[in-house]
Amino acid sequence: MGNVISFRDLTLGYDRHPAVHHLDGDVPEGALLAVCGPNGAGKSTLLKGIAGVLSPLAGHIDGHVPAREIAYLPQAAEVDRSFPIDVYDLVAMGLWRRSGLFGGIGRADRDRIEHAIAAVGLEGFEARPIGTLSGGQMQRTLFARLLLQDARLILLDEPFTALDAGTVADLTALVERWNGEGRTVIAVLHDLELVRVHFPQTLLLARMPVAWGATREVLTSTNLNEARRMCEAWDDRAPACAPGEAA
Ligand SMILES: Nc1ncnc2c1ncn2[C@@H]1O[C@H](COP(=O)(O)OP(=O)(O)OP(=O)(O)O)[C@@H](O)[C@H]1O
Repeated sequence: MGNVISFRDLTLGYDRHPAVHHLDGDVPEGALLAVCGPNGAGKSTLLKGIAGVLSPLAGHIDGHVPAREIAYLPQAAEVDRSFPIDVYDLVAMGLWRRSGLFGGIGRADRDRIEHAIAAVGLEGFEARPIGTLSGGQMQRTLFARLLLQDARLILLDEPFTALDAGTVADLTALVERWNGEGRTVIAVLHDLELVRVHFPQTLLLARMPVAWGATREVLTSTNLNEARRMCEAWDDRAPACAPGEAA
């Protein structure tokens, strides 16, 4: 199996100021990769770069899967809950790539939607406006939509933050199911115990990569202290350096 995504001396940032710097590496197809690091380490920025929401300031990201095969779940705070849509229709949006915006939804699609809603334990919530859902119910709804997207590469930004243990267990099981189906999952996570149990590979980021490899070798106290130190020492106003130049 090949790589789904490759980073080549990648710099991502905002207004010419780097937020992720000098990242090199490959994510093999079928990986279950956690991205960890302190607040402000550049984790969300990296996911945005992979999702194509943010263009590199320098270096590049070589994507080996078409954009329509990538599913991206942003942080809960970035999801607009005031949008007037109910659970059923939000989940059904997962089929858009297949059925098209104005394509009809047939019996088979309705079965898929109902199945996805049941798989996340939300039967009976179909007609609920998303603005009335609890945080955990909203996250289950978004996971049901991901189920229908049928993507090869799934990007999750802090998918389990502020969820109770039962919801985390249910959604983690879905992540493992996706991975078992051969899909690649990259998730930004703060719960290092959860990472140690469920994610075989970890990228530890502190604007620059601190370590990337087997989780047990990456999440050591030495590396975690180094990540904290690097983030604290980072100058947010520093400009992007020229390609190949070490900052
Ligand atoms: N839209 C933006 N405009 C300007 N700067 C931004 C923007 N988004 C993020 N940043 C900055 O980029 C840096 C990295 O932020 P990012 O959100 O990627 O970190 P993170 O590792 O995901 O943090 P956290 O764990 O707190 O969510 C931070 O200094 C942040 O202030």
